Amino acid sequence: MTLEMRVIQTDEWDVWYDHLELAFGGVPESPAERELCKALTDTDRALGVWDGDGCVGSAGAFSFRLSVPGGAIVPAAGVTAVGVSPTHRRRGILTSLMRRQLDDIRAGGEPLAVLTASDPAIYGRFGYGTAAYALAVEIDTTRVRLSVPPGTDGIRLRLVDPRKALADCERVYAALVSSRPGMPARQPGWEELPLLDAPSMREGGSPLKCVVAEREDGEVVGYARYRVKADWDLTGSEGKVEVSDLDALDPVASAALWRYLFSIDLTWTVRAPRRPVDDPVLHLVSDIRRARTRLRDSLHVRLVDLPAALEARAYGAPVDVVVAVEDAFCPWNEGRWRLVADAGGAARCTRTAEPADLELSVRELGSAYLGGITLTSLAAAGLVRELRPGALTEASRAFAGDVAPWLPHSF
Ligand SMILES: CC(=O)SCCNC(=O)CCNC(=O)[C@H](O)C(C)(C)COP(=O)(O)OP(=O)(O)OC[C@H]1O[C@@H](n2cnc3c(N)ncnc32)[C@H](O)[C@@H]1OP(=O)(O)O
Repeated sequence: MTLEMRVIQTDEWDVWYDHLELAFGGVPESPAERELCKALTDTDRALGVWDGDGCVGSAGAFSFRLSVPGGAIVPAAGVTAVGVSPTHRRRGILTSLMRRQLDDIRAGGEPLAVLTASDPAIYGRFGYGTAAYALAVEIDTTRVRLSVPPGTDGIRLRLVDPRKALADCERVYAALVSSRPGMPARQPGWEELPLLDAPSMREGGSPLKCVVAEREDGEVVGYARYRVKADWDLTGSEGKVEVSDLDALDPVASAALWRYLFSIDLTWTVRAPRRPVDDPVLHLVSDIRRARTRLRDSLHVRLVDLPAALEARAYGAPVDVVVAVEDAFCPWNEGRWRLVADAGGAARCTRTAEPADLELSVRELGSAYLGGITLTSLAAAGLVRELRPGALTEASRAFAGDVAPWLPHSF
């Protein structure tokens, strides 16, 4: 078997994408989803593995710009479209794709690679660590009451066509990006993603709806996109509200939007599958037990250029530590690095021969990078070793952030 790996030609996209769909089980996407994927694919970064004229392996990357702690927006390869044909699995094709891709990302100068995993067990071996979780909440709105902060009544809500409201919603999104690590700044074309509304995506729900929250002067300060699923039985309606997006610039807009979603007639449940783990709604509900929550991994981060990545973010407390890093897959990151930073100030990360204060793998640095997973908790799991007393607390406080990292959409 002779396999060839190369960047695809533009006219090979359909064959490449057909292969990817097959690797995911062969259920075709809606024409609208496929068209958007095609428009967003950067073919210069789309790798295909060919067996004769058949595509048997794929991996791609989006050129993201991602927010990191401190508010900087950092270039990051958004790894996507990874698939190996069922006929060619477990022969090292994924490994060779990851090898080529990380070498390309390094050569292109992006300090980070990020992804969402179909299966969280796949990417740790390539140096990715889970850096952000998503919270799925399902709230019984017949039993749970929402207490809202003063001023919520001053917010006006308007139901608008999602496309017509797009420019206002995008302004809100853009204003939030640097305040929450893990959010990709919107790249051209990506604003279409949250508007996708193929009937196959509705699962029996209504077309996508959009409600915007306005201040008295008419400025849009928040929005929610959602579907209503009617569900009638002998007792009446047990409808559900499925929230796909909710973004707000202040507490009253956020509360007003949640209150609206809680009170839609003929619905009993609000479900939001992808919320930040520190979503304010968790503090507003009267009964957290009936706001059932489930945590899942969301954004996985890989430091490709370790010193550039560590210098790109800010730190919440002063730090001066030497970390001994293990990185078998990207050996240019291996070794001892000294990280020095003041709280909120510029950081310096340089190679050093000084003795190490902490020992960890690049995966754990990826996990801690966005500030949501502490080095202390990783050490408690035996994944970070403290070699100088006090170094763990010092580094953990510096890496930790006030705002939970969050990826608002899949890719
Ligand atoms: C960012 C994204 O796009 S996520 C989407 C990933 N794609 C999918 O899930 C689609 C369905 N699955 C597939 O296409 C393939 O099975 C892949 C891509 C997950 C793996 O491809 P393969 O070519 O079989 O992987 P490869 O042979 O290089 O295996 C590398 C290692 O990963 C392990 N591995 C592969 N798949 C998995 C998995 N799903 N879970 C855990 N370990 C895995 C292998 O056992 C192997 O381990 P080893 O080095 O200790 O022997």
